[in-house]
Amino acid sequence: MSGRRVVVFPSAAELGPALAHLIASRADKALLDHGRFSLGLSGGSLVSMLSKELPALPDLDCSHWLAGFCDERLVPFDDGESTYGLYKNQLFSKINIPDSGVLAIDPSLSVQECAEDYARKLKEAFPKEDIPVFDLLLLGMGPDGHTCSLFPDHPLLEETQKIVAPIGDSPKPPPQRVTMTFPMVNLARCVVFVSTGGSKASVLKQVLEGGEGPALPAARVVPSHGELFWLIDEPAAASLTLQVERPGSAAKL
Ligand SMILES: O=C1O[C@H](COP(=O)(O)O)[C@@H](O)[C@H](O)[C@H]1O
Repeated sequence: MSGRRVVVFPSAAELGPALAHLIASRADKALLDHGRFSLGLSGGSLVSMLSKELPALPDLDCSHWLAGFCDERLVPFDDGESTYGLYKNQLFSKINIPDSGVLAIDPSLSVQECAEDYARKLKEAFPKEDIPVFDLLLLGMGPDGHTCSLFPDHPLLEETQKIVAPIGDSPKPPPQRVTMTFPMVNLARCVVFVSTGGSKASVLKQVLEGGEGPALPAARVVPSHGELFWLIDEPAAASLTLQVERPGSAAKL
């Protein structure tokens, strides 16, 4: 790992543009290095932030982007819980990413088949790698410390073989989901957590500064060779005592 950076912004309004610039800079680098930028998206609060900030970037060219999903809920695309459905309506419709550049699940399958099918699509999209190495994964964290659909104390935390796993008993609805596993997440070239709001303050302290008991899922994201960023706002950072960066709104990360 190249070192974790915890970067605190006054509010989500200042964090959003810095996140968009970080994505654009990693995209430029990936396009120069290997002609494609692979981006893993998460759901929840990230959807509206990205849908506002990415289309606002001047000259954003997504024609060579590949977007996948760090996790997805097994519901039809027109269900309000579908992460793909939300991004399709709010983001993909505003940027020039080709349809072939979006790797979505097949929600008509059983959860087991859906995970296998999505893993196959990912492997086909990364034919040179045993385990797909994404240029950038964007992750959120729930108030229980979950990330992707990897929940505290769940057996999936110990998965070592599958790159994508089904989950049929998600404690957060909807219960059926598919999720990237740690072996794949921790191979990414860059992982960025985005966490905002006072409701995340106490779990953020536990994840970033440690606590009693087993490490929470978000704390187990430790890229083996890649960068790790935590982009948070002041309310989420309220309980932290560790050293953080406070770069201001024009930050380039
Ligand atoms: O259920 C989910 O929750 C997490 C966290 O969402 P947030 O709204 O608290 O940011 C999200 O990262 C994940 O993709 C989603 O399925």
